Amino acid sequence: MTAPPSFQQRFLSRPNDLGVVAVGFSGGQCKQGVEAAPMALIESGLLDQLHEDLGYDVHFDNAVHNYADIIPANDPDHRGMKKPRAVSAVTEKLSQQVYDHAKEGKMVLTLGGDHSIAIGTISGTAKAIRERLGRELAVIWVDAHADINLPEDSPSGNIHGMPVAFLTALATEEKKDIFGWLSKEHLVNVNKLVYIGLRDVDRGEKRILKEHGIKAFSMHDIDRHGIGRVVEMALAHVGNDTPIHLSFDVDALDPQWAPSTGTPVRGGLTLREGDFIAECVHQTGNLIAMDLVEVNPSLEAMGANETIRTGCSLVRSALGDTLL
Ligand SMILES: NC(=[NH2+])NCCC[C@H](N)C(=O)O
Ligand SMILES: [Mn+2]
Ligand SMILES: [Mn+2]
Repeated sequence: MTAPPSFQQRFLSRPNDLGVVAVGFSGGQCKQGVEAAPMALIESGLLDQLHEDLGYDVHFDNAVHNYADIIPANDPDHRGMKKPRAVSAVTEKLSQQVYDHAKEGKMVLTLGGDHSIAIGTISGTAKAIRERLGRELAVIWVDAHADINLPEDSPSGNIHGMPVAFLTALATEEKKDIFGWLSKEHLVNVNKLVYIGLRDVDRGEKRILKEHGIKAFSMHDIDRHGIGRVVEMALAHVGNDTPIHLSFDVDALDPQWAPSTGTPVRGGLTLREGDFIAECVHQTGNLIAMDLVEVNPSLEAMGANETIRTGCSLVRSALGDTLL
């Protein structure tokens, strides 16, 4: 009997090489502080642990990017979106950075930043995977929120509530400097998207999820079936032979475990449930990229260390750490 194809043989030519991009960007929402997360995570030892405990060769440019040089001074609202040109410019640049790592067959870890940056990360991996393997990317989006608002339906105008809409082309925009740079190779199929942890979904988002039959597991589903069964169903939806981008919003966890985040929602995942999701995604052998976003150390200062620890734990779990 032949062994199943390894991780390596499947999607990554350099599975031990980890490209890390640190994105100090907060323009997808209105609260300062989320730009400090990458440094806080790194200072707490995350990259050393990935190297020393998990054996990755970490490729990091030793910079937290703030993209100050490409953020336009004049950036009026457009279709209700706040700071559209800033988010567009940053994510366009980030898309290229992530693509550059992924096209070489490395795993990519992006430390945010707010969740708008997923427009950059996911478009970058989607493009690299299409070019290298001729395949579609699957996205597992772990979050209290669906982040799939159309600009016109958004209650806040904050683009961190819209990234999935742009990545699936449910929202489109002609203007090159407002996400018009997104092209076909950057996009994700709604059938290859699955949510876990939802509990604060806007009215327009509920309509979109229903209309497009998007697979979503809410906290209700987790209460009903347990996290084990939910992850099993989520992975079954994605399929066993598809590269996975895991986009993890720390607010998926209950504020008890991750209080320092911009839009906390009670009734969330426990730390173990969050780690369990990440561990199971790792075990598929199909993970090719992960985002960790929305850690904001300046909010709930008392809980900042706890939130950073939680973030580190989620990343380690997704990258192969085990309890035994
Ligand atoms: N990535 C996040 N934390 N998103 C929160 C989004 C909240 C709300 N649905 C909005 O669109 O404004
Ligand atoms: Mn969220
Ligand atoms: Mn989010």
